[in-house]
Amino acid sequence: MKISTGIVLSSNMSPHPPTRVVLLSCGSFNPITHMHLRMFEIAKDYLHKMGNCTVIGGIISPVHDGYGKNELISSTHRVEMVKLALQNHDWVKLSDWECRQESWSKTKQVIQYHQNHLNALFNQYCENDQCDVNENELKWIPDVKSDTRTPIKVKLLCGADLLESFGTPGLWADEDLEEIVGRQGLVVVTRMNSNPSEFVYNSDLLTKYMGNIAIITEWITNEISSTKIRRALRRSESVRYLLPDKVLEYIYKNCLYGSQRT
Ligand SMILES: Nc1ncnc2c1ncn2[C@@H]1O[C@H](COP(=O)(O)OP(=O)(O)OP(=O)(O)O)[C@@H](O)[C@H]1O
Ligand SMILES: NC(=O)c1ccc[n+]([C@@H]2O[C@H](COP(=O)(O)O)[C@@H](O)[C@H]2O)c1
Ligand SMILES: [Zn+2]
Repeated sequence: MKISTGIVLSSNMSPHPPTRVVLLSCGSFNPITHMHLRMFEIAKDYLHKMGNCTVIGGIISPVHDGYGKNELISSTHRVEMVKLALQNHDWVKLSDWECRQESWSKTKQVIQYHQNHLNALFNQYCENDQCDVNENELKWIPDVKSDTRTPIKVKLLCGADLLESFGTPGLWADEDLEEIVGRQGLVVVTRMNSNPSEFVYNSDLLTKYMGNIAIITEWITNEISSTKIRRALRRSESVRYLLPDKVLEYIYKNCLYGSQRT
């Protein structure tokens, strides 16, 4: 039996509105570099070209000091540097929520917090006829006024090395990965010496959810890394043009990473 729904779809129409996505980048940002900022641009372009979601904003969430990674400087400085880097950014904002917690939070919790928080803000915004003070909390989202009712999905934006850390024994719980990859979704940018497609192929769990993993080849390759920037600073070598000038100014002013003005 053929049931007619009465809905006529042309070849480029979808029955669902595009998913509204906020990209969340979690990491040390020790310090933030131009590549951290580039990742958002690369990911947004790619996802829009794929056509099934709209990236409405991005969030950078520096990790809590309790993460205890080697050479990790205080979150007070790391947060301040992200703030400076995003000063004039039109769609990505800093979240210091992670740093303000009592201890390190698992990434699953960080994603969940931001998704719940954003959806709650949008709900209030709709209920209050879109003119409430909450507008202030949402004003970093450029298109805040359009389509405020489709729920927001927070996807984890990362480099291929973070994806590959999923294979480090004991570092990520399978149930967390089920949640992060299976329910939320992952956006991975390629990085030198990594092969994210092969990594996904080798993992049963990731293969199960490969429809939720966007792997984006960055053709304009560069290997800026915070490690290399810290190393150069220690050696009094120039790191200009690898990170925002204001961030570099802050590093010199506070003599971070053993730096001396070059
Ligand atoms: N050059 C790059 N290409 C692709 N992804 C990157 C690049 N630099 C950083 N990332 C990604 O940005 C996120 C935050 O990274 P992180 O703060 O660890 O930067 P990093 O440069 O890798 O620093 P470190 O050298 O201290 O580990 C991670 O998902 C990481 O994979
Ligand atoms: N189980 C987990 O949720 C888990 C494990 C390891 C790292 N992480 C996160 O991944 C990011 C890794 O950052 P780095 O690449 O700077 O080490 C951090 O935000 C950290 O909190 C999460
Ligand atoms: Zn790293």
